Amino acid sequence: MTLIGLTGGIASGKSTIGARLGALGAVRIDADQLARDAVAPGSPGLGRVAERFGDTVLLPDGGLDRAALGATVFADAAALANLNAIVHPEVRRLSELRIAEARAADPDAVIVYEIPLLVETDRQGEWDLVVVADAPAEQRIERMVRLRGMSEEDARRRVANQASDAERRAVADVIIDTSGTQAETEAQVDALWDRVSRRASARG
Ligand SMILES: CC(C)(COP(=O)(O)OP(=O)(O)OC[C@H]1O[C@@H](n2cnc3c(N)ncnc32)[C@H](O)[C@@H]1O)[C@@H](O)C(=O)NCCC(=O)NCCS
Ligand SMILES: Nc1ncnc2c1ncn2[C@@H]1O[C@H](COP(=O)(O)OP(=O)(O)OP(=O)(O)O)[C@@H](O)[C@H]1O
Repeated sequence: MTLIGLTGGIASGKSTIGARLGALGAVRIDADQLARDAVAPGSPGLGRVAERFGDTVLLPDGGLDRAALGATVFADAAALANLNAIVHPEVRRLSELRIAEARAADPDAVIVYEIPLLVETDRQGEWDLVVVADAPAEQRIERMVRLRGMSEEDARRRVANQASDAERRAVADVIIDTSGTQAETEAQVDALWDRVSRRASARG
């Protein structure tokens, strides 16, 4: 098994890289999705979130109002720390489970775990390879505003609540420069895949 930890700031291109690696044959696991699973309707996690933040973060159908919770936590560091303390242990548990399942299904699998908060949650030591999607914060803010319809203020808040580009680069084994065209990003991913496949066949 080859275990890749794929990180990057918000809107840096992690999903684009993960999708390409998936098309080339990697098994994808996504921390953002696991964080959604951790607060699924009826889950203990969602109960704890409602206890801490009140019913205003719930939708009429009982699901999580992500926009309301996001507006609260990205403007208040203590609230964000409270949310992280509820969600992150479950994300860790689920990620370990999914990685073990993927390994059991195929001992030679290349697994790519997309984890926005690799540095922030101190998980840099757990991977065969740490890959960092890297584009300047200003460009990422512009993408969030233009492509996701976020206000500039919201985009800046999200960036401010994450590690810096320099902190992520410092833990990288491989940096994918995502500031150019999609084709340029994909060419770098294809080169990474060649390197990972060679490593796997040299071992096996
Ligand atoms: C606050 C929530 C409800 C907002 O939901 P929303 O649908 O708007 O955003 P989504 O979950 O799709 O996240 C988008 C991006 O925001 C950034 N982000 C999300 N959570 C955090 C966080 N706790 N700290 C810093 N950045 C974060 C990441 O870059 C992520 O890729 C949600 O982000 C959440 O529950 N966050 C806490 C769990 C978490 O840390 N998730 C990140 C991966 S473990
Ligand atoms: N060269 C590039 N490489 C990757 N993505 C790019 C590039 N140019 C533009 N984009 C766009 O930037 C956006 C961010 O990409 P993506 O969704 O892959 O980021 P992400 O890091 O997964 O985001 P999040 O942290 O919100 O989950 C996408 O809309 C993508 O199409």
